[in-house]
Amino acid sequence: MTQLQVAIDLLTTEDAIALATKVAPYVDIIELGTPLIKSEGLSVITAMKDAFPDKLVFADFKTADAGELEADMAFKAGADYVTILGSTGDSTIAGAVKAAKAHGKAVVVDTIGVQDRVKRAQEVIKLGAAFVELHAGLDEQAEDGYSIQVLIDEATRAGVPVSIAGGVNLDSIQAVKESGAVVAVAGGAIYGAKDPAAAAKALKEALN
Ligand SMILES: O=C([C@H](O)CO)[C@H](O)[C@H](O)COP(=O)(O)O
Repeated sequence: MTQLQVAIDLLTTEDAIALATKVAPYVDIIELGTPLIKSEGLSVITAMKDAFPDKLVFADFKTADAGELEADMAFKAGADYVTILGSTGDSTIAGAVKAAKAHGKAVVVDTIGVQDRVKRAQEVIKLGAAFVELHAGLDEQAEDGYSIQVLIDEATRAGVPVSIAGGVNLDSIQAVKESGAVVAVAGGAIYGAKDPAAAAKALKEALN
């Protein structure tokens, strides 16, 4: 079954915990977005894991260097997953995987900015990534002509475990599920909704 990941791109620990409190019953993975971690530091990871010990906490570091060191920092703070950029060298990903194995946790490779996402996904799974995020970031989504369909098509032919992130919402969730993605990531569709709990519930129900 496709898991639901809420991406929290808010800027304070207080707001992030308040949102997570509303949506936790409907999500499998709680992602602390890169801007949130940059704003609040590692303490937001610890606070979220302490508040939701039964949820998988995803630290969206988007690490580009010092893979082992940065992944170790995330896991020590309480993360279950950390992201490493797919555009970086194999040694950075391998280093993060080494840290993940030491902690019994996992690395997710984020393909933001990668030209051939499917090829890179297949390569980094061999390095030990748990799954690969086929990702169009917030800036790419704002570009003219962006469609999540490109990520959905890539997921169907990836042949390795992938998540999809890039404007997942109620209109696209069924296609995301049918693509075989192991995780659907929804940020704005949940934290930007009038009723985030209802939005998360509807997305979760579509995945069941
Ligand atoms: O990872 C993300 C982005 O780079 C900012 O941190 C988003 O959390 C991810 O794109 C999912 O959010 P939505 O696109 O708003 O669903």
